[in-house]
Amino acid sequence: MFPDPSRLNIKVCGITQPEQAGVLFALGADAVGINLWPKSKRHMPLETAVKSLQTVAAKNALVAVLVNPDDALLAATISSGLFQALQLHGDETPAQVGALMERGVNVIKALQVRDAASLAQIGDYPCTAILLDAYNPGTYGGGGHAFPWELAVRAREMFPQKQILLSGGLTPDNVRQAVEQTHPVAVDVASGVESLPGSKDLMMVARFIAEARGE
Ligand SMILES: O=C(O)c1ccccc1N[C@@H]1O[C@H](COP(=O)(O)O)[C@@H](O)[C@H]1O
Repeated sequence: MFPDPSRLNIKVCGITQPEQAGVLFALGADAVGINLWPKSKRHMPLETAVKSLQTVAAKNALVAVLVNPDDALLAATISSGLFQALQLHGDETPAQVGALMERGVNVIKALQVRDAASLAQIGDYPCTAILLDAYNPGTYGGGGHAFPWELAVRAREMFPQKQILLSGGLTPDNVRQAVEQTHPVAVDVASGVESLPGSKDLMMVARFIAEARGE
């Protein structure tokens, strides 16, 4: 998914205005997430993405964010050819993820981290990468909550061969500390760089990227 895992990659997630995608890449994002889950405040219908993001997708990495997608949405998302990976935030099983991987689909499996015991499930998923998010019962993501980052450090120690993305409550103010402490392959941010849900504040995005990279 990330061609150079030795460098910090930055994913900005959940735009509702398609024209922001190109701007985010110009600002230095490595991937942009398109939230296809209809109940998200950051939902962009697949049809909109297909109509408006072909040119951007030809040169940049778009990631489809999904929560327990039904077969029709999953098939349409994959066959759109727009996305380099699916980021799954629901109750998808290791077997479902494995079946997608066998078809050559890159999967970033999101897991909510409640405590050290939550980390064991990382080993169950045959996926391209694991995204660690905060535990927030009854929600699937995008809540702006951080989890104790020492658990992300522990996850890397337990699964050194896994690509681990850090997310959950990251902002321009805390991302440097998060990167220095956890050394993830990538950081992912949704609410921490927004003026309104789905509308990225480009000044905040620029600052987030500079802070994340220590510039
Ligand atoms: O952003 C959403 O609305 C969302 C909904 C359902 C699943 C995932 C979602 N976003 C992802 O959640 C994490 C954390 O977001 P935040 O930075 O704490 O706001 C991130 O990976 C988003 O991609």
